[in-house]
Amino acid sequence: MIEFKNVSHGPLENLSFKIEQNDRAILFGPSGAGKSTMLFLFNRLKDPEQGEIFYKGKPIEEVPITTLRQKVGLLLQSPNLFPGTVLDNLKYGPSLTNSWEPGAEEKLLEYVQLPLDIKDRDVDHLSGGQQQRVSLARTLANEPEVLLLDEPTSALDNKTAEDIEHVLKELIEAHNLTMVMVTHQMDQARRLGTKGLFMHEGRIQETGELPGMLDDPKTKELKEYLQE
Ligand SMILES: Nc1ncnc2c1ncn2[C@@H]1O[C@H](COP(=O)(O)OP(=O)(O)OP(=O)(O)O)[C@@H](O)[C@H]1O
Repeated sequence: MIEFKNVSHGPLENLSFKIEQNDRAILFGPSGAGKSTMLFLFNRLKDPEQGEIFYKGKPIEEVPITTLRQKVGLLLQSPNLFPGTVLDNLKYGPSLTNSWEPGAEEKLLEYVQLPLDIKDRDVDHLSGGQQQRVSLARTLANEPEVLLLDEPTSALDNKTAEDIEHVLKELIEAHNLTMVMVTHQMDQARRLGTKGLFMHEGRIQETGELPGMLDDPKTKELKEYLQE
């Protein structure tokens, strides 16, 4: 589905790997390893300095950027909503391609387990957990094929993080989404991931199935990381 061929950018050195359809890939590794940089290459928030990225077999830069950002949705650590109501935020992406269907908010809010009457509330007046759910619903409004998640629960308290993780898991399973998630929490990686990419100093040091690779690490670097 997405292929990196000899990609370098900033801290990343010569990365080559594939994310297949329905993979639930977890990018993990020490701080500064290049995980966020790598995630941002998937939807062209960054472009390779060297090498090539393919989306469904096509050079990624040939996919119109609006289409790419709809099909490859991104959810960040902290909600980044626009000023306005929940509904304004949900409509934003689809409106760019005239694909918003009136009433679509009902399903979207249901997906993220928020009550429908929240749609007219100002997003500034919502709790952090509610805002993160709205951010997720806004990403889903674009009907993404791939979901990029950059530590989506790390800014939330334990209970809220657990709820959002549960919502994510259900959505990914129900919609057969392909997922690429950065997380520092190995228990979360075990619960959500099927494939692990362990990053170390800008390289993919080790890959494998999850949770297996966490129980049987091969490289010294991964062993050390898991002991920290
Ligand atoms: N284009 C660039 N050129 C040089 N350095 C860069 C470039 N882009 C990012 N970096 C640096 O590379 C390092 C890794 O960044 P990145 O945020 O991708 O790591 P990370 O693994 O996500 O870390 P964390 O877990 O702390 O979020 C950072 O120190 C960043 O400043």
